[in-house]
Amino acid sequence: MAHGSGTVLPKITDMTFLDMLRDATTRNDSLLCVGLDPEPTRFPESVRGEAHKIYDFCAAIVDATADLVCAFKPQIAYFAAHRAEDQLERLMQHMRCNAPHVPVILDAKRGDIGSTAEQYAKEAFERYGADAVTLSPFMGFDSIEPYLAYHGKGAFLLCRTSNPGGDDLQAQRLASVEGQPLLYEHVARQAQGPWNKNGQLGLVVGATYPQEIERVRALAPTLPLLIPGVGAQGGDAAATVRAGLRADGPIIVNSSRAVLYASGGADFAAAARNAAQATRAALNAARA
Ligand SMILES: O=c1ccn([C@@H]2O[C@H](COP(=O)(O)O)[C@@H](O)[C@H]2O)c(=O)[nH]1
Repeated sequence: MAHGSGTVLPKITDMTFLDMLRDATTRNDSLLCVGLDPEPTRFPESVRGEAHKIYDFCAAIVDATADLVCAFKPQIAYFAAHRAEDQLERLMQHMRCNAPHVPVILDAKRGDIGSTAEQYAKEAFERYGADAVTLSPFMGFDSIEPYLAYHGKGAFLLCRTSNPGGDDLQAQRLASVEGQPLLYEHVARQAQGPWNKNGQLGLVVGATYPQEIERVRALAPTLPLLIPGVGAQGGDAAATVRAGLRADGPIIVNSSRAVLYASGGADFAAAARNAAQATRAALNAARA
Protein backbone atom coordinates (compact mmCIF):
# COMPACT_ATOMS: atom_id res chain seq x y z
CA MET A 1 0.00 0.00 0.00
CA ALA A 2 1.58 3.23 -1.12
CA HIS A 3 -0.36 5.82 0.87
CA GLY A 4 -2.48 6.25 3.97
CA SER A 5 -6.08 7.46 3.86
CA GLY A 6 -7.04 11.11 4.23
CA THR A 7 -7.18 14.12 1.97
CA VAL A 8 -6.37 13.41 -1.64
CA LEU A 9 -3.10 14.90 -2.86
CA PRO A 10 -3.47 18.10 -4.89
CA LYS A 11 -2.97 17.86 -8.62
CA ILE A 12 0.62 18.31 -9.73
CA THR A 13 -0.54 19.92 -12.96
CA ASP A 14 -2.75 22.84 -13.93
CA MET A 15 -4.00 20.97 -16.95
CA THR A 16 -7.74 20.82 -17.47
CA PHE A 17 -9.56 17.50 -17.81
CA LEU A 18 -9.66 18.01 -21.59
CA ASP A 19 -5.92 18.80 -21.73
CA MET A 20 -5.19 15.65 -19.74
CA LEU A 21 -7.46 13.55 -21.94
CA ARG A 22 -5.81 14.77 -25.14
CA ASP A 23 -2.36 14.23 -23.64
CA ALA A 24 -3.08 10.69 -22.39
CA THR A 25 -4.82 9.72 -25.64
CA THR A 26 -1.74 10.75 -27.62
CA ARG A 27 0.91 9.61 -25.16
CA ASN A 28 -0.59 6.12 -24.73
CA ASP A 29 -2.00 5.98 -28.29
CA SER A 30 -5.25 4.91 -26.70
CA LEU A 31 -9.02 5.47 -26.73
CA LEU A 32 -9.47 2.94 -23.92
CA CYS A 33 -10.65 3.75 -20.42
CA VAL A 34 -10.28 0.98 -17.87
CA GLY A 35 -13.23 0.94 -15.50
CA LEU A 36 -12.51 0.14 -11.85
CA ASP A 37 -15.57 -1.81 -10.65
CA PRO A 38 -14.11 -3.97 -7.88
CA GLU A 39 -16.35 -6.88 -6.92
CA PRO A 40 -14.65 -8.99 -4.20
CA THR A 41 -16.53 -12.18 -5.16
CA ARG A 42 -14.69 -12.01 -8.50
CA PHE A 43 -11.24 -11.32 -7.07
CA PRO A 44 -8.33 -13.73 -7.65
CA GLU A 45 -8.76 -16.94 -5.72
CA SER A 46 -6.25 -16.09 -2.97
CA VAL A 47 -8.22 -12.97 -1.89
CA ARG A 48 -11.70 -13.84 -3.14
CA GLY A 49 -14.45 -12.22 -1.08
CA GLU A 50 -12.03 -9.97 0.82
CA ALA A 51 -13.42 -6.43 0.59
CA HIS A 52 -10.43 -5.00 2.47
CA LYS A 53 -8.34 -5.94 -0.61
CA ILE A 54 -10.25 -3.59 -2.93
CA TYR A 55 -7.44 -1.02 -2.92
CA ASP A 56 -4.72 -3.61 -3.55
CA PHE A 57 -6.67 -5.19 -6.39
CA CYS A 58 -7.44 -1.88 -8.12
CA ALA A 59 -3.93 -0.50 -7.61
CA ALA A 60 -2.49 -3.62 -9.29
CA ILE A 61 -4.84 -3.11 -12.26
CA VAL A 62 -3.85 0.57 -12.49
CA ASP A 63 -0.14 -0.30 -12.44
CA ALA A 64 -0.63 -2.99 -15.10
CA THR A 65 -2.54 -0.75 -17.52
CA ALA A 66 -1.45 2.87 -16.91
CA ASP A 67 0.54 3.03 -20.16
CA LEU A 68 -2.37 1.61 -22.20
CA VAL A 69 -5.26 3.92 -21.34
CA CYS A 70 -6.58 7.43 -21.94
CA ALA A 71 -8.51 7.43 -18.63
CA PHE A 72 -9.49 5.43 -15.56
CA LYS A 73 -13.11 5.30 -14.37
CA PRO A 74 -13.74 4.13 -10.80
CA GLN A 75 -17.45 3.43 -10.21
CA ILE A 76 -18.23 4.73 -6.73
CA ALA A 77 -20.98 2.16 -5.97
CA TYR A 78 -18.45 -0.69 -5.93
CA PHE A 79 -16.58 1.07 -3.13
CA ALA A 80 -19.55 2.44 -1.16
CA ALA A 81 -21.33 -0.94 -1.16
CA HIS A 82 -18.41 -2.35 0.83
CA ARG A 83 -17.92 0.70 3.09
CA ALA A 84 -14.66 1.13 1.17
CA GLU A 85 -14.67 4.87 0.49
CA ASP A 86 -11.35 5.10 2.36
CA GLN A 87 -9.91 2.62 -0.13
CA LEU A 88 -11.23 4.76 -3.00
CA GLU A 89 -9.46 7.78 -1.49
CA ARG A 90 -6.22 5.81 -1.35
CA LEU A 91 -6.73 4.59 -4.91
CA MET A 92 -7.21 8.17 -6.13
CA GLN A 93 -3.93 9.08 -4.44
CA HIS A 94 -2.26 6.07 -5.99
CA MET A 95 -3.39 7.07 -9.49
CA ARG A 96 -2.33 10.66 -8.90
CA CYS A 97 1.19 9.51 -7.88
CA ASN A 98 1.73 6.55 -10.20
CA ALA A 99 -0.23 7.55 -13.30
CA PRO A 100 -0.32 11.36 -13.04
CA HIS A 101 -0.82 11.77 -16.79
CA VAL A 102 -4.04 9.71 -16.84
CA PRO A 103 -7.29 11.59 -16.08
CA VAL A 104 -9.70 9.96 -13.64
CA ILE A 105 -13.45 10.06 -14.25
CA LEU A 106 -15.46 9.35 -11.10
CA ASP A 107 -18.56 7.44 -12.22
CA ALA A 108 -21.11 8.62 -9.65
CA LYS A 109 -24.11 9.54 -11.85
CA ARG A 110 -25.18 12.18 -9.36
CA GLY A 111 -28.20 14.45 -9.85
CA ASP A 112 -29.89 16.61 -7.21
CA ILE A 113 -30.99 20.16 -6.39
CA GLY A 114 -28.28 22.81 -6.48
CA SER A 115 -27.49 22.95 -2.75
CA THR A 116 -27.04 19.18 -2.58
CA ALA A 117 -25.21 19.12 -5.91
CA GLU A 118 -22.67 21.50 -4.34
CA GLN A 119 -21.91 18.78 -1.78
CA TYR A 120 -21.64 16.07 -4.43
CA ALA A 121 -19.30 18.29 -6.46
CA LYS A 122 -17.15 18.84 -3.38
CA GLU A 123 -17.08 15.08 -2.79
CA ALA A 124 -16.01 14.33 -6.39
CA PHE A 125 -13.46 17.09 -6.89
CA GLU A 126 -12.18 17.91 -3.38
CA ARG A 127 -12.57 14.68 -1.41
CA TYR A 128 -11.63 12.32 -4.23
CA GLY A 129 -9.71 14.72 -6.49
CA ALA A 130 -11.42 13.42 -9.64
CA ASP A 131 -10.75 15.14 -12.97
CA ALA A 132 -14.30 14.53 -14.21
CA VAL A 133 -17.57 13.10 -12.95
CA THR A 134 -20.67 11.47 -14.46
CA LEU A 135 -24.04 13.14 -13.84
CA SER A 136 -27.72 12.51 -14.48
CA PRO A 137 -29.21 15.54 -16.27
CA PHE A 138 -32.77 14.58 -15.33
CA MET A 139 -33.15 17.44 -12.81
CA GLY A 140 -32.04 20.12 -15.25
CA PHE A 141 -29.29 22.69 -15.57
CA ASP A 142 -29.35 23.98 -11.98
CA SER A 143 -28.44 20.44 -10.87
CA ILE A 144 -25.38 20.51 -13.18
CA GLU A 145 -24.19 24.09 -12.57
CA PRO A 146 -22.42 23.52 -9.20
CA TYR A 147 -19.99 21.11 -10.88
CA LEU A 148 -19.10 23.73 -13.50
CA ALA A 149 -17.87 26.04 -10.73
CA TYR A 150 -14.82 23.78 -10.60
CA HIS A 151 -13.06 25.24 -13.62
CA GLY A 152 -11.20 22.77 -15.78
CA LYS A 153 -13.03 19.76 -14.37
CA GLY A 154 -15.18 17.65 -16.70
CA ALA A 155 -18.84 16.62 -16.31
CA PHE A 156 -20.34 13.83 -18.44
CA LEU A 157 -24.14 13.87 -18.71
CA LEU A 158 -26.01 10.59 -19.22
CA CYS A 159 -27.44 10.85 -22.72
CA ARG A 160 -28.16 7.48 -24.42
CA THR A 161 -27.04 4.90 -21.89
CA SER A 162 -25.85 1.37 -22.72
CA ASN A 163 -28.63 -0.54 -20.92
CA PRO A 164 -31.73 -1.90 -22.72
CA GLY A 165 -34.05 0.14 -20.46
CA GLY A 166 -32.38 3.39 -21.49
CA ASP A 167 -35.05 3.70 -24.18
CA ASP A 168 -37.84 3.85 -21.60
CA LEU A 169 -37.23 7.58 -21.08
CA GLN A 170 -34.35 8.58 -23.34
CA ALA A 171 -36.21 7.68 -26.55
CA GLN A 172 -39.38 9.58 -25.61
CA ARG A 173 -40.27 12.56 -27.79
CA LEU A 174 -40.35 16.02 -26.27
CA ALA A 175 -43.55 17.41 -27.76
CA SER A 176 -42.90 20.81 -26.21
CA VAL A 177 -39.62 21.42 -28.07
CA GLU A 178 -39.51 22.58 -31.69
CA GLY A 179 -38.77 19.70 -34.08
CA GLN A 180 -39.88 17.20 -31.41
CA PRO A 181 -36.52 15.64 -30.60
CA LEU A 182 -36.10 12.54 -28.52
CA LEU A 183 -35.08 13.19 -24.92
CA TYR A 184 -31.50 12.01 -25.46
CA GLU A 185 -31.21 14.24 -28.54
CA HIS A 186 -32.36 17.20 -26.48
CA VAL A 187 -29.73 16.41 -23.82
CA ALA A 188 -27.06 16.30 -26.54
CA ARG A 189 -28.16 19.67 -27.96
CA GLN A 190 -28.28 21.34 -24.56
CA ALA A 191 -24.85 19.98 -23.64
CA GLN A 192 -23.25 21.10 -26.90
CA GLY A 193 -25.00 24.48 -26.69
CA PRO A 194 -26.42 26.59 -23.87
CA TRP A 195 -25.43 24.38 -20.91
CA ASN A 196 -21.77 24.18 -21.88
CA LYS A 197 -20.82 27.53 -20.39
CA ASN A 198 -17.11 26.87 -19.87
CA GLY A 199 -16.53 23.95 -22.25
CA GLN A 200 -16.58 21.35 -19.45
CA LEU A 201 -19.41 19.08 -20.57
CA GLY A 202 -19.31 15.68 -22.23
CA LEU A 203 -21.92 12.96 -22.84
CA VAL A 204 -22.32 9.29 -21.90
CA VAL A 205 -23.44 7.14 -24.82
CA GLY A 206 -23.55 3.34 -24.84
CA ALA A 207 -21.34 1.30 -27.18
CA THR A 208 -24.31 -1.06 -27.45
CA TYR A 209 -26.11 1.52 -29.65
CA PRO A 210 -23.71 2.70 -32.40
CA GLN A 211 -26.48 4.35 -34.44
CA GLU A 212 -27.35 6.52 -31.48
CA ILE A 213 -23.65 7.34 -30.99
CA GLU A 214 -23.65 8.61 -34.58
CA ARG A 215 -26.77 10.67 -33.92
CA VAL A 216 -25.31 12.15 -30.73
CA ARG A 217 -22.08 12.94 -32.56
CA ALA A 218 -24.07 14.81 -35.23
CA LEU A 219 -25.80 16.90 -32.56
CA ALA A 220 -22.71 17.36 -30.37
CA PRO A 221 -19.80 17.43 -32.83
CA THR A 222 -17.06 18.51 -30.43
CA LEU A 223 -18.05 17.14 -27.02
CA PRO A 224 -16.02 14.32 -25.50
CA LEU A 225 -18.11 11.13 -25.46
CA LEU A 226 -17.67 8.62 -22.65
CA ILE A 227 -18.73 5.30 -24.18
CA PRO A 228 -19.20 2.28 -21.89
CA GLY A 229 -20.45 -1.06 -23.18
CA VAL A 230 -17.60 -2.81 -25.01
CA GLY A 231 -16.41 -6.05 -23.40
CA ALA A 232 -18.91 -7.57 -20.96
CA GLN A 233 -21.93 -5.81 -22.51
CA GLY A 234 -20.98 -6.90 -26.03
CA GLY A 235 -20.67 -3.50 -27.74
CA ASP A 236 -18.79 -3.44 -31.05
CA ALA A 237 -15.43 -1.65 -30.65
CA ALA A 238 -14.97 -0.85 -34.35
CA ALA A 239 -18.54 0.42 -34.84
CA THR A 240 -18.14 2.58 -31.74
CA VAL A 241 -15.01 4.28 -33.04
CA ARG A 242 -16.46 4.83 -36.51
CA ALA A 243 -19.65 6.34 -35.06
CA GLY A 244 -18.10 8.53 -32.40
CA LEU A 245 -14.53 9.59 -33.11
CA ARG A 246 -13.92 12.88 -34.92
CA ALA A 247 -10.73 14.95 -35.26
CA ASP A 248 -12.16 17.54 -32.86
CA GLY A 249 -14.56 15.20 -31.06
CA PRO A 250 -12.75 12.83 -28.66
CA ILE A 251 -14.07 9.50 -27.39
CA ILE A 252 -13.26 7.53 -24.25
CA VAL A 253 -14.29 3.89 -24.60
CA ASN A 254 -14.74 2.14 -21.27
CA SER A 255 -14.31 -1.53 -20.46
CA SER A 256 -14.51 -2.72 -16.85
CA ARG A 257 -15.27 -6.40 -16.15
CA ALA A 258 -13.65 -7.78 -19.33
CA VAL A 259 -10.34 -6.26 -18.19
CA LEU A 260 -10.61 -6.63 -14.41
CA TYR A 261 -11.62 -10.28 -14.44
CA ALA A 262 -9.72 -11.54 -17.47
CA SER A 263 -8.24 -14.13 -15.11
CA GLY A 264 -9.33 -15.29 -11.67
CA GLY A 265 -5.85 -16.51 -10.83
CA ALA A 266 -2.58 -15.10 -9.54
CA ASP A 267 -1.87 -13.80 -13.07
CA PHE A 268 -4.89 -11.43 -12.92
CA ALA A 269 -2.85 -8.25 -13.47
CA ALA A 270 -0.95 -9.67 -16.46
CA ALA A 271 -4.23 -10.98 -17.89
CA ALA A 272 -5.83 -7.54 -17.38
CA ARG A 273 -2.92 -5.99 -19.25
CA ASN A 274 -3.36 -8.44 -22.14
CA ALA A 275 -7.11 -7.72 -22.29
CA ALA A 276 -6.49 -3.96 -22.23
CA GLN A 277 -3.86 -4.30 -24.97
CA ALA A 278 -6.26 -6.30 -27.16
CA THR A 279 -9.10 -3.79 -26.67
CA ARG A 280 -6.82 -0.83 -27.33
CA ALA A 281 -5.64 -2.52 -30.54
CA ALA A 282 -9.23 -3.22 -31.67
CA LEU A 283 -10.17 0.43 -31.08
CA ASN A 284 -7.06 1.73 -32.83
CA ALA A 285 -7.61 -0.54 -35.84
CA ALA A 286 -10.90 1.27 -36.48
CA ARG A 287 -9.37 4.77 -36.37
CA ALA A 288 -9.39 6.45 -39.75
O1 LIG B 1 -24.67 3.88 -19.98
C1 LIG B 1 -23.86 3.48 -19.13
C2 LIG B 1 -23.30 4.31 -18.19
C3 LIG B 1 -22.37 3.81 -17.33
N1 LIG B 1 -22.00 2.51 -17.35
C4 LIG B 1 -20.95 2.05 -16.40
O2 LIG B 1 -19.80 1.62 -17.16
C5 LIG B 1 -19.27 0.44 -16.62
C6 LIG B 1 -19.42 -0.71 -17.60
O3 LIG B 1 -18.87 -1.91 -17.09
P1 LIG B 1 -18.59 -3.21 -18.00
O4 LIG B 1 -18.11 -4.22 -17.01
O5 LIG B 1 -17.56 -2.85 -19.01
O6 LIG B 1 -19.89 -3.58 -18.62
C7 LIG B 1 -20.00 0.21 -15.29
O7 LIG B 1 -19.28 0.88 -14.28
C8 LIG B 1 -21.34 0.90 -15.50
O8 LIG B 1 -21.87 1.38 -14.28
C9 LIG B 1 -22.56 1.69 -18.28
O9 LIG B 1 -22.26 0.47 -18.36
N2 LIG B 1 -23.48 2.18 -19.15
